[in-house]
Amino acid sequence: MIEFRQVTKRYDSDHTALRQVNFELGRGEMVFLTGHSGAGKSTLLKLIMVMERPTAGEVIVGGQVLNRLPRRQIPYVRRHIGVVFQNHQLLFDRTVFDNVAMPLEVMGASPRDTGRRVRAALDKVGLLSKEKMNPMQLSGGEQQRVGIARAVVNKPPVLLADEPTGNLDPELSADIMNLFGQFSQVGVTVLIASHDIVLINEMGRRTLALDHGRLTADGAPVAGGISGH
Ligand SMILES: Nc1ncnc2c1ncn2[C@@H]1O[C@H](COP(=O)(O)OP(=O)(O)OP(=O)(O)O)[C@@H](O)[C@H]1O
Repeated sequence: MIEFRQVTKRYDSDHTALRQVNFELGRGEMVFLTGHSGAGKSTLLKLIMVMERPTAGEVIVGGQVLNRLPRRQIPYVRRHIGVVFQNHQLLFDRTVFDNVAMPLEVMGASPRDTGRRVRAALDKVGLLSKEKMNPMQLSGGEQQRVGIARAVVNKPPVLLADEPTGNLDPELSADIMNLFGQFSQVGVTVLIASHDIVLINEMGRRTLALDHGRLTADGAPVAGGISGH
């Protein structure tokens, strides 16, 4: 579903964010992406979202080589990618329902379709009873779940998350991870960038580790590091 072939991203002569990165993620896989601050995690996610283009190599999502994608087609690719951020970027002047409906609004979905899909997404994250509330009235963990409902409302085959549990305590973080696990079980490819080594070890999933832009490990976490294939 996602493939990087010898991908290098250089912002300028002093900043090479990724160096010859290779990996492939299958349909329904849930994978972590880890590494020190500045290792290149956000850059890797931005290449998948076509917010940045590689300097060399190929980024392939859903069989499509993104390097050659004309600019006008970028919105269509983005519709297939749900994104969850640490600070969830909710609008506090809209209800929970309206926040989750935003991607559908952009796509021009009918009100009936929107209602059905927003409620299905809120149901999945356990917030159906709070659709009329303002996100400000919700806890941090609930706000993050609204962000996840918004990311999955149009059923994207790929879900990306950048430090999705950065502000949450361990218990809530585990809840959010279990939610991601449920999406992967129904075929969504989930890639989660995180610093949280304790949580990553607990999950025991495949983990890609970046170090100064190089992919230094790819495998399940083991004591003291991440194993190879
Ligand atoms: N727009 C940009 N212009 C120039 N350099 C950049 C740009 N964005 C990122 N970089 C550089 O690329 C490298 C990787 O940054 P990136 O944000 O991908 O790392 P990260 O692993 O996500 O870090 P963090 O965990 O702190 O968010 C860093 O050296 C950073 O300074």
